[in-house]
Amino acid sequence: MAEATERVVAPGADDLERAAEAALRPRRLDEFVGQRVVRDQLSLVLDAAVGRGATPDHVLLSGPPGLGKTTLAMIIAAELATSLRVTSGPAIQHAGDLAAVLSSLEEGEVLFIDEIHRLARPAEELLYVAMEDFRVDVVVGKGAGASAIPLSLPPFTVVGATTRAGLLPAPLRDRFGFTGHLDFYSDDELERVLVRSAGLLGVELGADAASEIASRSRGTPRIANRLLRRVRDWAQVRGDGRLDIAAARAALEVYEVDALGLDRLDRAVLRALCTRFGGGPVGLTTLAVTVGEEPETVETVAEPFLVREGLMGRTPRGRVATPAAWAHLGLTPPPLPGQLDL
Ligand SMILES: Nc1ncnc2c1ncn2[C@@H]1O[C@H](COP(=O)(O)OP(=O)(O)OP(=O)(O)O)[C@@H](O)[C@H]1O
Repeated sequence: MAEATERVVAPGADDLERAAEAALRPRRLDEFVGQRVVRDQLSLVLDAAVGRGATPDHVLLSGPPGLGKTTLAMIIAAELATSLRVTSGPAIQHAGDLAAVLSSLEEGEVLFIDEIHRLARPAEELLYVAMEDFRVDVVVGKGAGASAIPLSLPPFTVVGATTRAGLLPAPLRDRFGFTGHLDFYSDDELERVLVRSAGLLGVELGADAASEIASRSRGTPRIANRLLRRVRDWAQVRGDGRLDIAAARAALEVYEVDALGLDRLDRAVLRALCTRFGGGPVGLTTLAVTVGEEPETVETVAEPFLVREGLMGRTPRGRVATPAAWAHLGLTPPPLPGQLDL
């Protein structure tokens, strides 16, 4: 994802970053911070399956990027003492690609399908049957002479991850015996993620620095870990090596991440909305042109967090700034019509 390399607060990650993340991933369920409800439910599903000596139900994990879906898939395989096979919706172009993956699975393995909502329809249909009946129909020949040879599969567990559970067709959703929804993390939980990561990186992180970084991490462990690495760089190059509150503030200033976790683009959008359009409503395209970005970038990169933070609203007539947006930018909103001093 290009966005990830450009923005220190992007929720997604590219391959290079995923490699840096690998060292910080919790390996077992009891190391996984937060998400108490999902963790608790999942531990019951897994312990029961292990106790019965059977493979657990298929698991669907949904939630925004960077909250730990891939990490949980790895943990599930580790807790079941089996291996994890990884693929994704976009990587499977044809049903045959999925049939090849499924027919190579060994008994009890976990198959992780990231972005499962992006599977093509024929692959989806093949997956229902495989999940329910542990069977794939291998098509031999073409046209009128084609025939399907059923191939039975050993029992296995699918872990599907999606940022858009609503896009999964009901028949596929129904094949998952357990669905866990991951929510944004509280600041306290992010502090615990940061303290754990600092320990693994071998750096000392002050309690107030952890709290400062957590509060700017947009509820997302991936962003927290990324900001921690930037603060570590700053401390090493410009500071005395200590990750204290001064280092945290100075590094986050360099990366233009403010107290709420907004970056330059987020603030540019809000500022344009307030100062150029009197707080709106204004159409997305006009707003995007004003900040020199594509409408899609504003809509997918800046807007979700601004709306979530209650800084921007979406109305049928366009985007509006909320009172919190004016306050955050240190600006005074125009008086409401009834308050005009005529
Ligand atoms: N609960 C957690 N405790 C500690 N670290 C976490 C937790 N959740 C996520 N992380 C860390 O955040 C990073 C991103 O997590 P992960 O790759 O699992 O997210 P994801 O939801 O799969 O994201 P994507 O949808 O982009 O693939 C990892 O380095 C992981 O170590």
